[in-house]
Amino acid sequence: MSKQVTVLGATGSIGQNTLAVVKENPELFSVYAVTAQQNVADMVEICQTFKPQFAVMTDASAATELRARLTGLPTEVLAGTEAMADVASAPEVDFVMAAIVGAAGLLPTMAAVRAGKRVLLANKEALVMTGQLFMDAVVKHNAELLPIDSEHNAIFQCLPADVQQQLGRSDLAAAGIRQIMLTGSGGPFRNLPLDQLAEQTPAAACAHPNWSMGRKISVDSATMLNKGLEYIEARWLFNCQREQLQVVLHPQSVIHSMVSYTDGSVIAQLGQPDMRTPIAYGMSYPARIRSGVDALDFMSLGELTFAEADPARYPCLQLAIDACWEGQWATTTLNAANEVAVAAFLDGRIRFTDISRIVADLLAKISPQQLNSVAEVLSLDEQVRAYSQEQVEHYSLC
Ligand SMILES: NC(=O)C1=CN([C@@H]2O[C@H](COP(=O)(O)OP(=O)(O)OC[C@H]3O[C@@H](n4cnc5c(N)ncnc54)[C@H](OP(=O)(O)O)[C@@H]3O)[C@@H](O)[C@H]2O)C=CC1
Ligand SMILES: CC(=O)[C@@H](O)[C@H](O)COP(=O)(O)O
Ligand SMILES: [Mn+2]
Repeated sequence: MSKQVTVLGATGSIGQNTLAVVKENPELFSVYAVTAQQNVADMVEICQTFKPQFAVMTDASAATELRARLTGLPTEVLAGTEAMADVASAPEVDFVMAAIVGAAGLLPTMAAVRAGKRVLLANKEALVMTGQLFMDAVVKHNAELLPIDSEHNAIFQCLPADVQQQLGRSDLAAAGIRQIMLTGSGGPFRNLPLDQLAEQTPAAACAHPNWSMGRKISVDSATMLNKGLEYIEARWLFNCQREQLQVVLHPQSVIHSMVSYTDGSVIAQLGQPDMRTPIAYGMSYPARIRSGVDALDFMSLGELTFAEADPARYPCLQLAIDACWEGQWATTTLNAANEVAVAAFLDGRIRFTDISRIVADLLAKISPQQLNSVAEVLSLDEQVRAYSQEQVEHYSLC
């Protein structure tokens, strides 16, 4: 029997790569539902190819347009966030790819967790926003969480089986693990003179040297706030203490991350910078399947280099690391402020260097507070977005 998959964020970079892995293994998977915000053209093509039972659009008018363009197909078109949660938690679904970008992914992803699904987590913002609440929900509802973010998927692959199976609950030191090393490319501005950072355009920031990704995560890679989000993500996924987590600059993105053991061994996962590999791993775990990605050719690799990230070039990285150990309010604040700032930068309203200023401003403005539920997280998220918009006005170029 083939596994039924719901793809949240099917029109995005991760969504399309997930569908490519489905296509590579038609005997193993079928698509139950796909979701998007408003990209009707890609949804038409996806529905014609994969014939899912449901297609959900956040936007009601986009849903109406999609419905009109799918006449004759078996796909039922729905609208809204609640419908996304429904197709993520339906009893027929074997696993859910959580690949909506940003906070918008939290509720449908949580719905999949609460329904006890296998959840393939690409949407790192959901975990950054909710941390312990998310990990507790995984345990409470007996969900199976598999990291898809390339670094976390790499780390997962380098862990002992018992640590994999107790994800987020093992004592790393007791398992013989000294440190988890997250690699990061440094993005497109790694070698740019610092005084040119302010004038960089959205197109330049989105031109990642190694990976082809959506626009928001591409800007996050350029500021290295992506690595900051990943640091927080790793803290929760692998139950790390501060001294057990390190970021290593590795411009080639060939080593996707490493685990250092007490006996001096370091286990790394290597591969092409192609998300079909971690996605296929998550879809078939613990077996291995075809992903369509070629093996690394070591004879033509060239040199692999490593360095420390320069805090003057990447202030967002340290903001995120500090927020990680401050508390949930800080990582929720960091994420919301960053989402607003990145959207404003992509709209041409603020400079590249204003992103870190807005994140720092918000972390200084918001008072430390306990967040005891997803509702409280969402309330703080909303408050931070409102203040961040004010800061966007303050730095605005127009
Ligand atoms: N791309 C990559 O290689 C990697 C991505 N990730 C993470 O995966 C997630 C997705 O990234 P990526 O695929 O690059 O992003 P994209 O921007 O390419 O795609 C985002 C997807 O989310 C949908 N979406 C956007 N806003 C909403 C909303 N408000 N409600 C519902 N759906 C929405 C989009 O729909 P529409 O097309 O209609 O706008 C689209 O399907 C992010 O969290 C990212 O950090 C992690 C590791 C690697
Ligand atoms: C593919 C993936 O997982 C991205 O998160 C990637 O890590 C971005 O590259 P950076 O290392 O530049 O952040
Ligand atoms: Mn990553």
